[in-house]
Amino acid sequence: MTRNGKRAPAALLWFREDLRLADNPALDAALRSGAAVTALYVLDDETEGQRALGGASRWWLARSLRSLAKDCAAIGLPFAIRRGKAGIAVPHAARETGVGAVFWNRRYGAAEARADVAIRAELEGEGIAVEDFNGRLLHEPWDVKSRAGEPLRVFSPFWRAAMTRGEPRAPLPRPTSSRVSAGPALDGVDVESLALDPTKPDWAGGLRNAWEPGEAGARKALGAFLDSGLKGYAETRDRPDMSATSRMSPYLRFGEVSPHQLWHAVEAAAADGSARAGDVEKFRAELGWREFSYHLLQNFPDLASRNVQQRFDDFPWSAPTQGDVRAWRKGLTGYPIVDAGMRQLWTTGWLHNRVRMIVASFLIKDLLIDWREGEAWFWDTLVDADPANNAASWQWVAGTGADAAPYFRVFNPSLQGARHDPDGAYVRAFVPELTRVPAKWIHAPWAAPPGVLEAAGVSLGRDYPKRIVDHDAARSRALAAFGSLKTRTA
Ligand SMILES: Cc1cc2nc3c(=O)[nH]c(=O)nc-3n(C[C@H](O)[C@H](O)[C@H](O)COP(=O)(O)OP(=O)(O)OC[C@H]3O[C@@H](n4cnc5c(N)ncnc54)[C@H](O)[C@@H]3O)c2cc1C
Repeated sequence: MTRNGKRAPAALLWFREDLRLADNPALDAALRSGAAVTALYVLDDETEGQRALGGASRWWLARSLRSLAKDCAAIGLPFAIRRGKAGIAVPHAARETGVGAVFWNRRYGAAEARADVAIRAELEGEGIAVEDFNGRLLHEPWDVKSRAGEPLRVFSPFWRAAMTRGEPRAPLPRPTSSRVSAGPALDGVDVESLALDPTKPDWAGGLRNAWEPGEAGARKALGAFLDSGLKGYAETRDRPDMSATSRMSPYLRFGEVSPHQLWHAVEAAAADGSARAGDVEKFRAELGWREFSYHLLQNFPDLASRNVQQRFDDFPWSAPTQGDVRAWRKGLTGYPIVDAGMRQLWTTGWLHNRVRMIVASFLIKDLLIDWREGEAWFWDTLVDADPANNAASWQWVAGTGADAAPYFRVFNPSLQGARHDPDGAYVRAFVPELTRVPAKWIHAPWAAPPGVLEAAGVSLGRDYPKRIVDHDAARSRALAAFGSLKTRTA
C-alpha cells in the first residue's frame, strides 16, 4: 500500500543474472513498493553484442529456471519466461501488464548495460518508472578507486580500496507469501521449449550427477562448505584432490546466491567457532578477485576478446593445429594433471582453480596457442562461465592482463601435479588409465622405469598418450617468443 492507503500500480520484476528470491534487492524493493508484482525472465540470444551462453551454462539455466518457477509459485508470485530480444520483450510485457514500474538488478557487460539504458529510456518515455539495484557485487565496480580517483589495475590495492568502503550490507530476507501481492498473469513459454538441454549427443550425464542448480541447491552446497570445507580453506584451497573449496561459482554466476550472503555466512561460521579468521579472510579475498574481475570488465569492456596490454597484439602465437587443440580439449596431452583437469571440465562442467591455471598455462605457453581459444572453450564447457572472471583469469595466466602473472612464469605440469596432488588421487579420479601407477611417477609417467609402467598395466602410446610436447623445450620456445615481443616493442 502507498502512504494514503491506495494500492500502488502493478510492477514488473525482471529477473536476469539474479535467479533467487533471498537477498534480491530488486525483488525486495518491488514488494516494498506495495505494488502487485509479476516476474519475468527473458532468454535473449538476439541483442547485438551480447554473448550467447555456452552449452554447459544453458544446461544450468534450464534447471535454474525450473527451480525459480517453483519458488515463485510457492510464494504466489506470478512468473513468466519469454524468449527474444529483451529490448522488445520487456517493454511489451510492461505494456501488457499495465505496470507503473519495472525493477531489475544491474548487469555489468557493456552490451547488457547499453541495452538496459535503451530499455529504460523506452519505458520512461511511456511513463513507466525503472528502478535498478546492485544485486551482484559487494561494491559497484566504479565506486572502487585509487586515492587519485582512478580505476585500479592491481588486485592488492584494489582490494584494500574496496575494504575501505565498509562492511557489505547484510543480506535481505527471503520473501514469504504474506509479503506478495500477485500482479497480473503473463503468458510465457515452458522451459522445455527453450531447448537449452543437449540432445544428440547428450553430454550432460556428468553434470546431472555433479550439480543441483537453483537456489535450494546453492543453500545445500553452501551448508556443506561451511560444515566441512571452510575450516582449513586457507591451506587446502589449492588442493584439487580434496573437497576444499566452496563450488559456489555457478551459483554466483547465475545469481542463485549473492556475494553478500557468502560474506556474512562465513562471518557467522567464524563467530560460532567453526572457522578460523584466516580462512574467512582468505575466502573473502577470493570473492575480492571476483569483484576485481568485474572492475576490470568495467574498465576494459572487451576483456574477453582484446589484450589489456596492447603490446601483445603482435604476439607470435602458433597457428593452432587441430591435433593440439583436440588433445588439450579431450585431456589427451600425455601430462596427467592437464588431462585430469580437462576431463573433469568436460565431465562435470567445473574445474578446480589451481588446475584451471595449469591447463590454461599449458595451452598458452606449452602449445603457444592464443588464450582466446581457451577462453572460448571454457565459455562453452564451464557451468560457471562468467564474462568477467573467465576473461580476466585467462588474461592473467597469459600475462596479457592488467594485474597479470609475468610472462616468464610457466607452470611445469608435473611439478605442479606433484605439489598439489601429492598422492595422485585427483589424477586417478579422472584418468583411470593411470590408476595403478605409483604416486612417485603418476605426474611424470614418461620418466618411470619401464618395469613400473608394465606392472601398472600402462604402455605409453597405447593405454595413455605420449606427451604431445616436451615441456622443457616448449618452455624455452615460449620464453623466446615472449622475449622477441619485448625486443620488438622496446
Ligand atoms: C583460466 C581460468 C578461468 C576461470 N574462469 C572462471 C569462470 O568462468 N567463472 C568463475 O566464476 N571463475 C573462473 N575462474 C576463477 C576460479 O577458478 C573459480 O572461480 C573457482 O575455481 C570456482 O570454484 P569455487 O567456487 O569452489 O571457488 P572458491 O575458492 O570457493 O571461491 C569462492 C568464490 O570466489 C570467486 N573466485 C575464486 N577464485 C577466483 C579467481 N581466481 N578469480 C575470480 N573469482 C574467483 C568465485 O566466485 C568463487 O566461487 C577462472 C580461473 C582461471 C585460472
